[in-house]
Amino acid sequence: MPASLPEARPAVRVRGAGLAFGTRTLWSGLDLDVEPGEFLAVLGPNGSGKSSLLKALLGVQRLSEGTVEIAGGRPGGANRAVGYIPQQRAIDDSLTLRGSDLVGLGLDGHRWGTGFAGMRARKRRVAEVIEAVGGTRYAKQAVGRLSGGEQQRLRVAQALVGDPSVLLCDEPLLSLDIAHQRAVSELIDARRREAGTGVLFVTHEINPILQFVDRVLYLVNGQFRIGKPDEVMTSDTLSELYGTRVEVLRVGGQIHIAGAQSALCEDEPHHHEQEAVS
Ligand SMILES: Nc1ncnc2c1ncn2[C@@H]1O[C@H](COP(=O)(O)OP(=O)(O)OP(=O)(O)O)[C@@H](O)[C@H]1O
Repeated sequence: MPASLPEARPAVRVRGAGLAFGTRTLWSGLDLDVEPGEFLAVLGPNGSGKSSLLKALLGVQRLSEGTVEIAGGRPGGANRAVGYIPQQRAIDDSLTLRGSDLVGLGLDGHRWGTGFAGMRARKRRVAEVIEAVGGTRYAKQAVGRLSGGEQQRLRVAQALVGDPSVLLCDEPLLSLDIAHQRAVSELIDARRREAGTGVLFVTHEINPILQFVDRVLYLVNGQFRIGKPDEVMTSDTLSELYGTRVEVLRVGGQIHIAGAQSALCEDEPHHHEQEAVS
């Protein structure tokens, strides 16, 4: 974490939070502070409620119990202090929107003012952040024609352009090759180091970001553990969470988990027919 933090308030504060759909509880009793500049990995099997946690922080998913605070306020609304990288969906290749326009969509209109000066300032900011993600070469091209990795860099730029104090990332490395995985995670790491942005990073795979992670929130079957990777990613802790013997192996600086998949009846389909109860 950076030595001098821009503010003392946590980037994210979660108190007694729970989320249930019908009789199924995804998680409950969740207390969590993410500090400015902290990098928190949110891990867990399919359907454990990782994306739903981000949605609760965005204010698009109502909690069943408890409260969340993000960037010093309530979630939702036009809170531009929050950057969001949604789960990657392929952009239709007929989309003719230019990369720079996609990034510009992340800007808060009134903060930059109207008129020519405002427009110039917006353009400068967009160009600056595109440069920071290494996207200048293709920013004028139609987004639909860009590669998955190029599109993902622009999505990161879109999330950063509003200068967020919290960054919510939902599987941002999905379907990227190793070089792009590294590039995108380094961009996110640089942001939190340079600007003190708190990062919540949902992922299935900790290894590509292991070197950046301060703490882990691991969700399984309504249970969770929070702690440093060395505390949470152990055979004993994960066996307890999964309710069966799971072996965590450390090989060449990477973490491999054996047995976790077979411990879960993961053939259940994901249902969306019920709304949150509150
Ligand atoms: N609005 C809703 N109504 C009912 N069930 C829902 C709703 N939203 C999510 N769910 C269910 O809650 C569970 C958790 O979903 P969520 O997307 O948060 O999981 P996840 O951990 O991000 O999973 P994955 O790793 O597969 O992306 C899933 O079983 C999903 O079907």
